[in-house]
Amino acid sequence: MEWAMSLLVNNPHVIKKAQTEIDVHVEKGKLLDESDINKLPYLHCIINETLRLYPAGPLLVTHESSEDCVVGGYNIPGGTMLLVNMWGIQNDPNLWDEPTKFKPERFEGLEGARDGFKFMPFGSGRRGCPGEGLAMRVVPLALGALIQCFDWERVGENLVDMTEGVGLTLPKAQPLEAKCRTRSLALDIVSQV
Ligand code: HEM
Repeated sequence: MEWAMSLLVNNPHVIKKAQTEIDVHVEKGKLLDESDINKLPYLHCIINETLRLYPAGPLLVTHESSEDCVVGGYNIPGGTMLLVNMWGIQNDPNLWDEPTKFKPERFEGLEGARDGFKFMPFGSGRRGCPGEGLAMRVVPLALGALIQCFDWERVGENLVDMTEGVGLTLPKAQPLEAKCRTRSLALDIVSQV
């Protein structure tokens, strides 16, 4: 959520596009709810693009090969501890056009949650994240509500600092600070919460 909001505050045109999508598809005067999520593909693009650039598990979790295998031409003995550099794959210039750019549109038209094995923010297979379904319901609701109800701006002239901190779950080095103002369209919604 913090990475997504930071990217949005640095890219006001993306917030505007997401607000328009919400205003068109969610009943006027109603806070978006679970029944609206499937009508908001651009919101999903924003979440996917955030998880591509800043995966919460950049190395997934450690895995162990259950038997001898060959990966990319390398012989891996059974019982080897394996780390998948998901951050590296999701930011690889051989796989992604302008990988360092925040372009939610790159996910437009993606059916389902994955794009082969080049986008796996929740890992994959039997040890993939069991919370994926929950996360992909809760995050659109929370992020969507922040976009629907408020206009967001940077605190000063500088862009939000996107430096990555140290840690297994890719924290931000500097916490996000931003200004928000209730949108006139959402005054009723916010006053009822
Ligand atoms: C945006 C939110 C989340 C992201 C990006 C995320 C990402 C991940 C990733 C990358 C893994 C490692 C998968 C692998 O190595 O293949 C993982 C594992 C796991 N996640 Fe999540 N997760 C999220 C939310 C959640 C939630 C909401 C829950 C629980 C309610 C959860 C529970 C777990 C558990 C228990 C594992 C370990 C699974 C295992 O080792 O078998 N996660 N998650």
